[in-house]
Amino acid sequence: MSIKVKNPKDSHTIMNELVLPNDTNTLNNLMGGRLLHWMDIAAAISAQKHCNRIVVTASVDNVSFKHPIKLGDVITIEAVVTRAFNTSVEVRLDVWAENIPSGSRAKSNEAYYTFVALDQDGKTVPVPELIPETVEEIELFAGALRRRQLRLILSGKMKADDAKELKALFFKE
Ligand SMILES: CCCCCCCCCCCCCCCC(=O)SCCNC(=O)CCNC(=O)[C@H](O)C(C)(C)COP(=O)(O)OP(=O)(O)OC[C@H]1O[C@@H](n2cnc3c(N)ncnc32)[C@H](O)[C@@H]1OP(=O)(O)O
Repeated sequence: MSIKVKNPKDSHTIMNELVLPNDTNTLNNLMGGRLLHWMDIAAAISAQKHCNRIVVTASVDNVSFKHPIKLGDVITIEAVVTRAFNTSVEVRLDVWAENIPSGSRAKSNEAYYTFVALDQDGKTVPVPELIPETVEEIELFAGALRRRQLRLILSGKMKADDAKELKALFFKE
């Protein structure tokens, strides 16, 4: 079966959530774990749109919480596949928190998740190629290779010596 080539817009996903009392801590702030869960779902939807397969989360890169998100805020999570490798894809997530009554809206998080496509037997399967189109998509595509090398080194799946593009950032020949 031939694998269709896809563009980032094919995986673009927007998910909204309303922060309810059960999502918050005693300071009425959204709990980090709840946000990570919502981000995982949005990223998985995006990865599935690219792969048209069952996908599993292989890794989550550094996620920092810039400021608290409050009870009653509306969360918008935007997800898009930045690069496809062999059986895995990198998904970028941008998160905004909006207080509708006051009209304030602020970016709260950015993150990269990696998903691996599996068949019905749980075996890894190749994913469609991704061709970036816009300047921003091309930049994210280029950076994805270095981010992949870093996360594979950190997870013990790649030797630092093999991370040519990542090393080039630090050592000029
Ligand atoms: C019955 C059906 C029901 C359907 C229902 C439908 C509903 C569907 C909705 C789903 C919506 C919710 C979706 C939530 C998604 C989860 O939360 S899934 C649950 C949490 N995740 C897991 O359980 C995954 C557990 N881990 C694994 O299964 C295996 O480690 C993996 C990820 C498949 C990788 O297996 P492996 O043997 O290490 O495979 P390996 O051949 O070495 O590597 C395969 C690829 O993984 C990459 N990889 C491996 N480790 C890493 C790492 N640490 N970092 C980055 N990449 C890595 C490799 O680089 C490689 O990529 P490519 O070079 O091929 O592109």
